[in-house]
Amino acid sequence: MARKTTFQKPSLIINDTTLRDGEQSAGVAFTQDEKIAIARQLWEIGVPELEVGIPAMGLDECRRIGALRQALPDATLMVWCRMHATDIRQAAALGMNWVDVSIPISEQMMEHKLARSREQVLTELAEHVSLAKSLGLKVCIGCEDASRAALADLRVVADLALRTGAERLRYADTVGILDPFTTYDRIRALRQYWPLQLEMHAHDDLGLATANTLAAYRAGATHANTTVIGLGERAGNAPLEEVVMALKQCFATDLQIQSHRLPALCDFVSKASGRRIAQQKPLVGEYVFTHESGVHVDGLLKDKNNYQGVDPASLGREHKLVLGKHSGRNAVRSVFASLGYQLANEQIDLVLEQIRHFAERAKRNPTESELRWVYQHLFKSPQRVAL
Ligand SMILES: CC(=O)SCCNC(=O)CCNC(=O)[C@H](O)C(C)(C)COP(=O)(O)OP(=O)(O)OC[C@H]1O[C@@H](n2cnc3c(N)ncnc32)[C@H](O)[C@@H]1OP(=O)(O)O
Ligand SMILES: O=C(O)CCC(=O)C(=O)O
Repeated sequence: MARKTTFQKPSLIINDTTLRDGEQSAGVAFTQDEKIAIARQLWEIGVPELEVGIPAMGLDECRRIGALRQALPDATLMVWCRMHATDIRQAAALGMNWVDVSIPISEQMMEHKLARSREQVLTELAEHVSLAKSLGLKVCIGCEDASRAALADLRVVADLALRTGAERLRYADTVGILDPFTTYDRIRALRQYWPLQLEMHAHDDLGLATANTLAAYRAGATHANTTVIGLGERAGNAPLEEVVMALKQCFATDLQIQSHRLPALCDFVSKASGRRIAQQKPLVGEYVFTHESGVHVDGLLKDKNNYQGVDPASLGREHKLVLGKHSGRNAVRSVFASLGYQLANEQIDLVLEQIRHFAERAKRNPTESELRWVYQHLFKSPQRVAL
């Protein structure tokens, strides 16, 4: 059952960056076909914007981005660019709708990465935004390392953005240090002097990327970056599937994304990236709708709302009830009944004992055929054999 708050706000627009920041995960490299297939699925399930790559990576990557553009002529596509004229011209030549012109904005990165004065860098930024505008591109200024930057410095960039015609600011928690409370305060503060589109780019180093994305939305962000299964630099970005489902569940904000298709998309991206989905990964992990504990299974059997927060059906999934060390009698009765065996109470106790021993030894739940075997050997065989 969705827990609705009184919070009312226009919907958030997802800019999914699986094909840019997601692919920056160490060792991940999508082929052209994979890039197109991922983009197509994202587009088809209703993700409105995609950040699809980095033209500066060279001719091969530009060809992939160009092919993607041709495959999805109506999709809203963005690429990431440095403050380099060649990158921006390339973005326009590739038919992109948006360009993210990135400026490392913290003192740390100005001094120790770009090694140029702030004045110099801001002049360059203004030139490159103007260039992008003259080429017909929409511009998002990517404020890299915004979470370690002074608010006053972000304000200067916001003023520059208004002067030069940039439509959006991206607030990047590049090193993943924010918590939801600070995120809320920072985005709210930025909102006081930036009236246009504001995009949150969260990293998951502390496991807070989804929470920070929600906090940013609540504080006034209009856009958010996500990646499928949370791919991205280091611990990755805010997972698309989590942001979509959490917005629905926590704020009753429906992004009109076909959530029942998310598990298949996650599976596809997992295979293409070579990154396995953890069994307990929220929403798409193999075991997140599987129940073993007696009290929980009993509750679910009586009414699934007893133990259902997220409805698995919204993801095209269903609850699975299994038997194991923590099972109770009602679970044993029900699971065996579903196999066609009606057990008496004393039989249930015998079965439970066997299952507990099995789980301890095997470190897993018994399969259906193993349960049938238990039944046969406990109640149909002349000699009892332990599972
Ligand atoms: C936070 C982020 O995720 S930003 C996106 C980062 N993504 C990637 O790095 C993946 C793809 N990267 C690449 O293929 C390459 O790094 C390229 C093509 C971008 C650049 O390659 P190279 O020219 O060989 O430079 P290299 O990667 O060694 O160093 C980065 C250079 O870009 C500069 N740079 C970094 N950010 C910016 C920026 N926003 N605008 C302009 N220059 C920048 C650095 O200062 C450094 O310049 P320097 O060589 O004068 O010191
Ligand atoms: O420059 C930007 O757009 C932000 C880039 C990014 O991926 C980050 O800072 O984590």
